Amino acid sequence: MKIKNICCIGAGYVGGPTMAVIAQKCPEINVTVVDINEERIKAWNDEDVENIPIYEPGLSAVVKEARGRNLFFSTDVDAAIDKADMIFISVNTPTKTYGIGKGMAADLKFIELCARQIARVSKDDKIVVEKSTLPVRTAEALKNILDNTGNGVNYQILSNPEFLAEGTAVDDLMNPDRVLIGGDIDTTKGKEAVEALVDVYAHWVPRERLLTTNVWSSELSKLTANAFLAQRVSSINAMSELCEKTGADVNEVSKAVGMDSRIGSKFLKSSVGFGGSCFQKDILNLVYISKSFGLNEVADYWEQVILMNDHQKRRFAAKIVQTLFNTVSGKKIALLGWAFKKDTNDTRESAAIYVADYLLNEQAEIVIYDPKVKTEQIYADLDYLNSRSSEENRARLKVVNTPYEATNDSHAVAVLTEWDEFKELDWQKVYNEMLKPAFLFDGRRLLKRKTKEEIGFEFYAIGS
Ligand SMILES: NC(=O)C1=CN([C@@H]2O[C@H](COP(=O)(O)OP(=O)(O)OC[C@H]3O[C@@H](n4cnc5c(N)ncnc54)[C@H](O)[C@@H]3O)[C@@H](O)[C@H]2O)C=CC1
Ligand SMILES: O=C(O)[C@H]1O[C@H](OP(=O)(O)OP(=O)(O)OC[C@H]2O[C@@H](n3ccc(=O)[nH]c3=O)[C@H](O)[C@@H]2O)[C@H](O)[C@@H](O)[C@@H]1O
Repeated sequence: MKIKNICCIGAGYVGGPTMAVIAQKCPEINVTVVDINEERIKAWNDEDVENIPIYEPGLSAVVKEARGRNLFFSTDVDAAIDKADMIFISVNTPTKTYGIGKGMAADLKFIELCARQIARVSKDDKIVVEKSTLPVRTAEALKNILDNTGNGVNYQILSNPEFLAEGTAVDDLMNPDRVLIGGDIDTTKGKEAVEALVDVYAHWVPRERLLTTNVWSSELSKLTANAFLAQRVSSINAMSELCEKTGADVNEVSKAVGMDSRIGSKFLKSSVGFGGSCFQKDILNLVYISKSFGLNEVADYWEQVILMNDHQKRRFAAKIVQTLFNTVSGKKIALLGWAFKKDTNDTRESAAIYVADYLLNEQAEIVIYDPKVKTEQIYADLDYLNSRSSEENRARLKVVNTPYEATNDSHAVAVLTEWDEFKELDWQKVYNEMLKPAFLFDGRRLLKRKTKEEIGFEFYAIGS
C-alpha cells in the first residue's frame, strides 16, 4: 500500500520537525500537520520562516523547502483526518496532575480525544500511528475506542516512537540510529500497515535501520530508552558529588569510564541535572506502570534516577548559598541560561527553574540571560511552581538582553545552560564589573578553571 496523504495531530516539538522532514524527503506524499492551538499553527505558517514556533538548527530550511508544496499546517483537524490514509498522533502526554496516578502516570486525555475524533470523522480505512510516548499497551485502548464506532472502518494501529533530541532534531531525523515500528505483525493487514510506514522512512533511512517489532515491545522500548539515558546522567551526577569530596575530577572519571567500549562515552556529562519534557515524565510513568503490576523493586530502582536528579539541582543551588557566606539575601545573582540544554528554546523541566526557585526562597535577587528563551516563558515557568506570587517573581527576578547586563554588579554568576556563547564571553570584563570576591559557578563544566582562576574568580564547577 502506498501512502498518499499523511495527517499529524499535534504541531509541537515532535510533530512539527518530524513531519517537515517526512515532507521534504517524500515529495509525493501530502503531509498536513494540525493542531488546536491556533497561535502555534499561525506561527508555523508565518511568511518569514525564521518565525516558526520551534527553534531547531536547520529546521527553517527544511520547512522553507516543503511548506506549501506538500507540507501544510492547519487548524482544520477534521478535514485532515478525513483525507489521510495515515494519521500520526503526536500530542502531548504530560504527567497527570489530578486524580488516580497524580504526579506519576501519563495523562492520556489528549490521546483519547484524538482517537475519538478519528473515530467520529473517518469514512475509510486508516493507519493510526502512535508517535507520542505512551505507556505500554496504550494501543489496546486506542483500538478499543476506534473499533467501537460501528461505522465499518478498519483501523491498523502502529507504534512509532520518536527518539529525536531537541537541539539536534533535524540531524537526528535525517540520520537516525534506528526507526522503530511496532505493529500487529501476526496478521496480513497488520504487516501491510507496518510495510506502508517502512516505505515512508525508506525514502531516506537505510533499511537495516528500520526495526519492526510487536506493538508492546515498541511502546516499552521508548520508555526504556529514555530511562537508560537519564540513568546514565544520574549515575555520573552521583559520582560528581563523590568527586568533589575526594579530589577526583568527574570529567576525567567520565572519560576513563566511557573509553570502555562496553560502557561508551555518550551521555556521561555531569551537569546541574537533566531537564527536558520527557526524561522525568517517562520515568515516572515507568515507575507507575511497574507499581501497578506490583513490581515494587523495579519501581524503586527507576525512581532513584529522579531522586538523584532532584538532589543534584538542589545541591548546586545550596552550594551557591553556602559559598556566598551562607546567605544570598538581597544579593544579585546572575544565571546564564534558562533552556534545559543548548540550541533549543524549550524550558520544560529545566534545572534552571529549580535553581532560581531555590535562590528566590533564599531571598536572592536574580537576573537571567538566555539567548533564545522569551521573558514571558521564564515567568510562566516560575509561576507554575506556585512558590510565591506572580508579582513577587516579577519583582525579584529580572530578564535581560545581554549577558553583561546580567553579570554587572552581581555577587555571583552561575552557568546553567551550556550555550556556546558563554564560552566566548569576555570573562575579564565580567570579572571587572562584578562585586568582589567574584564567585563563578559552572553547572555544565563549560568553562576552563585555570583561566577563570587566573582572572581572579572564585571558581566552583560541578564534579571537581
Ligand atoms: N519533545 C521531544 O523532544 C520529544 C517528545 N516526545 C513525545 O512526543 C509527544 C509530543 O511531545 P511534544 O511535541 O514535545 O509536545 P508539544 O506540547 O510541543 O506538542 C503537542 C501539541 O499537540 C497539540 N494537541 C493536543 N491535543 C490535541 C488535539 N486533540 N488535537 C490537536 N492538537 C492537539 C497541542 O496543542 C500541542 O501543540 C509526547 O508524548 C512526548 O513525550 C518524543 C520524543 C521527543
Ligand atoms: O523522548 C524525548 O523527549 C527525548 O528525550 C531525550 O532528548 P532531549 O530531552 O531533547 O535532550 P537530551 O540531549 O537527551 O538531554 C536531556 C537532558 O539531559 C542533560 N544531559 C544530557 C546528556 C549528558 O551527558 N548530561 C546531561 O546532563 C541535558 O543537558 C538535558 O537537560 C532523548 O535524548 C531523546 O532520544 C528522546 O527522544
